[in-house]
Amino acid sequence: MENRLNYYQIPREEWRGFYRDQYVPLTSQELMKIKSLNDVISIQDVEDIYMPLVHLLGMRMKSHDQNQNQLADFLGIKHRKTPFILGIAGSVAVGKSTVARLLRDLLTEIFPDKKIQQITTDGFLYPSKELKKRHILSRKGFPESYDMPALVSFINDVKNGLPAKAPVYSHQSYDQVEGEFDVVYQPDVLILEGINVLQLPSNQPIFVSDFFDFSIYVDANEDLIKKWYFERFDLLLARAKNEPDNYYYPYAQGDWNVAHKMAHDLWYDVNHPNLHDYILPTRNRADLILNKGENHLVDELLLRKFV
Ligand SMILES: Nc1ncnc2c1ncn2[C@@H]1O[C@H](COP(=O)(O)OP(=O)(O)O)[C@@H](O)[C@H]1O
Ligand SMILES: CC(C)(COP(=O)(O)O)[C@@H](O)C(=O)NCCC(=O)O
Repeated sequence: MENRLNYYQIPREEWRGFYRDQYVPLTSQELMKIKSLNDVISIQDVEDIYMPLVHLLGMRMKSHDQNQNQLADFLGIKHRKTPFILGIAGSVAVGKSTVARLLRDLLTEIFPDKKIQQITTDGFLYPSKELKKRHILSRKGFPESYDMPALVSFINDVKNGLPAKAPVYSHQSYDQVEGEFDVVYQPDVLILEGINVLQLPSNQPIFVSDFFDFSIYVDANEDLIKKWYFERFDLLLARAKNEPDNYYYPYAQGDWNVAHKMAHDLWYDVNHPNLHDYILPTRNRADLILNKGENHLVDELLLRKFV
């Protein structure tokens, strides 16, 4: 383990040994269940990377509850369960939602009495018609394309134990789904994943990350991220082939070289500048940076030294 300014730099081989003697590993049946829910994930990564992470999160959840109770005692008010909010940031297509889903399933398995919910900030993108009205359709994913006040108000409601509704985004329709919401109500843990969760918009008095109890930045070399973006694009195209309502249907029916050119342009005109100007600068605000290499395998972790 190396000491870097503000972070411990931990290679995979060292991380996998952490906390090992203090928890019971998942049985092969439990591992198969996790694999069936997350078919792309490597079982080796579940054991070596994500299980120690879940146990670290368990410790942080415990201290979060203790801190909240201490504060209530100090103020002389009733103890109230406050959700633990876990933020997951990183580039478009780096694997944030896959990590979020996996952590949700692992936390549910390890802490069966806790209610774990997961939301993506994609739903807080303005609908396409609003983006068009604002002349920012080509800025999708950039800070101005999100309804950040609505996102902050959502997370504030969750923290305060109120029922909160998150709009739903569909990669298939490439737009917000009208009238569809995910309802979050008094979870023990909420996992909030999105490219923008660690951003600090200058026109806002309060930020999404002010509500976080732990945050993760999923990182990888841009050539790999780009490759994963193109692979996902092909999956979206393949799925769209027989779905006339799908946004990608006309591209899937036509010449795939044309579609690939579009994906290439979207990466270089939109996602690449967004990554460098607005997403990467938030990396060093995370409590943990997960570094992924080939085949999405985690090769190194950076854990914030001071909690
Ligand atoms: N650990 C993983 N193993 C294999 N494939 C993965 C893994 N994580 C993500 N992927 C794939 O990479 C692509 C991008 O992942 P996704 O979770 O959609 O990214 P994001 O939410 O950051 O946009 C998807 O096609 C997904 O299936
Ligand atoms: C909706 C998104 C901003 C969110 O990113 P993701 O969930 O993939 O991390 C992104 O997928 C996107 O649509 N970017 C705009 C350019 C493009 O079509 O790739």
